[in-house]
Amino acid sequence: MTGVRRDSGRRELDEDDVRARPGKGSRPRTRERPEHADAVDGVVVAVDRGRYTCRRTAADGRAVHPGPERARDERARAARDQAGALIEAIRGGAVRRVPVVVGDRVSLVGDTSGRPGALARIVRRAERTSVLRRTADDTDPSERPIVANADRLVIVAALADPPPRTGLIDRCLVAAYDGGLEPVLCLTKADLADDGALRELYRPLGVMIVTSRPDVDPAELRELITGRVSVMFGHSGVGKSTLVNRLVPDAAQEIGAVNAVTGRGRHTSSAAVALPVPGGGWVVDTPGVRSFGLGAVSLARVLAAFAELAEAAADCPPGCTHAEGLADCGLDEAVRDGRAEPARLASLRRLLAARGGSAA
Ligand SMILES: Nc1nc2c(ncn2[C@@H]2O[C@H](COP(=O)(O)OP(=O)(O)OP(=O)(O)O)[C@@H](O)[C@H]2O)c(=O)[nH]1
Ligand SMILES: [Zn+2]
Repeated sequence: MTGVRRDSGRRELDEDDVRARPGKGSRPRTRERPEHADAVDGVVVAVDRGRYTCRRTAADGRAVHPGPERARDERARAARDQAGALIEAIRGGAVRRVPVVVGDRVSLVGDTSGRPGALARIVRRAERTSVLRRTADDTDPSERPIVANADRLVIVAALADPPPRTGLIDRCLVAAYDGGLEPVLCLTKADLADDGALRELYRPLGVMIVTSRPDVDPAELRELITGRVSVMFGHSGVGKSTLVNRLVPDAAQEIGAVNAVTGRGRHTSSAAVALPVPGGGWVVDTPGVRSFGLGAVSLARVLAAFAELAEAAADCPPGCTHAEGLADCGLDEAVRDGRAEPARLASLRRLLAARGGSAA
């Protein structure tokens, strides 16, 4: 499944998670690990076969955008080497068995120069605020984390060519609600088809909806992702890469730089890559998918995204699945006496159905 697990206490992180000191700094306590006092902070921007490409971050953890001038200006390049340099690393020491994915904040030691051939070691992974996961399919027991520390899931769907698949959108929404990630629905190719029907379908959920088309600047989406960590997710061919290139004007160079570090050319199509957003934050481009495997998604967490219905569920008999046609489901009662909109209940039920069977 994909779930974004918030570190709010309402959901446990995977048991491998390092229990680290919370807070903005990601350096180990010098007292505990004096040998790593000189570690530098970074964010994992790409992962490939045990190699982690990290981008050095400023001391406060902020992404440092290298800027388009980096190749021309020696001073800018020097500044980038300080903060913003790409560092190739392997997991070492205490984190050898700790899962590390794109978006993880790490501490690096060893050769952190970022020079060609240099290899650093990750000695610490900061506590995660969220983990976006999915499985290959619904029966796949192994949840694969894809991105850590993201706060928005941008569900990219084309209005035409390929036609929108509401089943996939619904499943992405379930994953977002399940983990506490804020979903944004981005409808692309608005030059080809009208967005009215989809807006109507998703309006009851209160989800943020933006559209994009080639002749209009994606200003609204840019605003939504600036200063945050956003994951772009969608079916192949919906226009994700086109959108990323407009949001991160030097995305192609960035991906090229990442590939140059890893010495491989597969990142664009086969794995997630985190790109620094010019105005701050990160956007994680993910490969196009056909489906979205959901594992054990919690009914309660999806329900929690519908505040008034979650409240009404207090009147349900224990173990109620809230399915349509049950005699004593409190959600129907809430709609009957005007405490909830019928369209909201219908939307919730559609999502619960999209999520599959289990009532856990
Ligand atoms: N008409 C129209 N075409 C678009 C728009 N956005 C993207 N396209 C076209 O749609 C095709 C697919 O776009 P991509 O950006 O490669 O799609 P993607 O989602 O990144 O696809 P994957 O890399 O397979 O995941 C390209 O031919 C784009 O030129 C749009 O807003 N309108
Ligand atoms: Zn019920």
